[in-house]
Amino acid sequence: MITSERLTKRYGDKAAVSDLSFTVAPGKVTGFLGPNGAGKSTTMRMAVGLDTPTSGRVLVGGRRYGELRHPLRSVGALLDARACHPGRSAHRHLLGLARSNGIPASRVGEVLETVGLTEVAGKRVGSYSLGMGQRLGIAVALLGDPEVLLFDEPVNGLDPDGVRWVRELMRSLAGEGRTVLVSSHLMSEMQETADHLLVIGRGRILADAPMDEVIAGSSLTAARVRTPEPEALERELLRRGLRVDRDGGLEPGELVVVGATLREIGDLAFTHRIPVHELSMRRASLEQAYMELTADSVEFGSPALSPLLDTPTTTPKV
Ligand SMILES: Nc1ncnc2c1ncn2[C@@H]1O[C@H](COP(=O)(O)OP(=O)(O)OP(=O)(O)O)[C@@H](O)[C@H]1O
Repeated sequence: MITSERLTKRYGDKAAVSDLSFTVAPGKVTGFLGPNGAGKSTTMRMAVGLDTPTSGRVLVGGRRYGELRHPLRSVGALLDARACHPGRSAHRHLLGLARSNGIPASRVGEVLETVGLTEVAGKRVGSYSLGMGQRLGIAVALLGDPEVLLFDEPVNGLDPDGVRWVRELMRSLAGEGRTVLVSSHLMSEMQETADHLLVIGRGRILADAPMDEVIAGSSLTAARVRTPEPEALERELLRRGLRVDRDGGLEPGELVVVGATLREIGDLAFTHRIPVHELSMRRASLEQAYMELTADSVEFGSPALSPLLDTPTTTPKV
């Protein structure tokens, strides 16, 4: 379990993290999302003692990182995959960490096997590709067989096979009852991986809820109903305080209802003897829900593309 209590970090007059309180529960993958500069890495760095909070605290398994006798055996973290001497081999790097943390040397071979680096374990880390470096960073996190794992953008630089491997690894670590906190900007990947989401923007919490709840909260998640009596159904839905949409490309007799489950709509129609010919849910994607949530918190927004980019000025050569 990770517990953050009113965690705050200021750099000069800039608040990187402001009064963050949350709990990351074991047995689940918790996705840590937020725009660039939102404070995700700073929060993770404070959890593993690489940064000191200005105020508040963050506990791992009920303790501050500095109080842990063998930190790697309690919490493993992939924060910066390049934080490793380039002239050293992966095997030597892991062995050094194992020795200084009271971890048996036999564990080095195990984690190298888990991350698929056994064959290149004797090579200089400086010669590793981006993806191999990520795998080594994950091996370091797993080395102490810890209960709590933090991964800052673990799929960075991985090929599709590697991305799928990371997804399965996160899910199996959570399945073993561990606490897994993982940050990523890849929303479609996160939608496949995480059970719970912690979304922050400008150092503050925007959402702390199960994945399904975050998606259900999007205005783009809505039920579609087809009925021969749309007026009657609309009247009853509005009476319940639900949002009903009847325009915008809908066919006659079609309604879109926001904020209600299919069961509520079906039961309501049944109670009022309104026939329903079709009832289905249109779920927003995590990306759509995320964009709505963070719309006011994006610090480094992307400008609209210049018209030059979509109007070719030269004829492409064939
Ligand atoms: N050492 C530092 N000195 C000064 N400012 C810092 C430092 N580290 C982080 N910041 C600032 O704190 C804010 C939060 O940064 P952080 O790296 O935690 O965000 P993030 O959510 O991890 O972003 P990204 O998705 O881009 O990795 C940013 O405005 C950043 O510039």
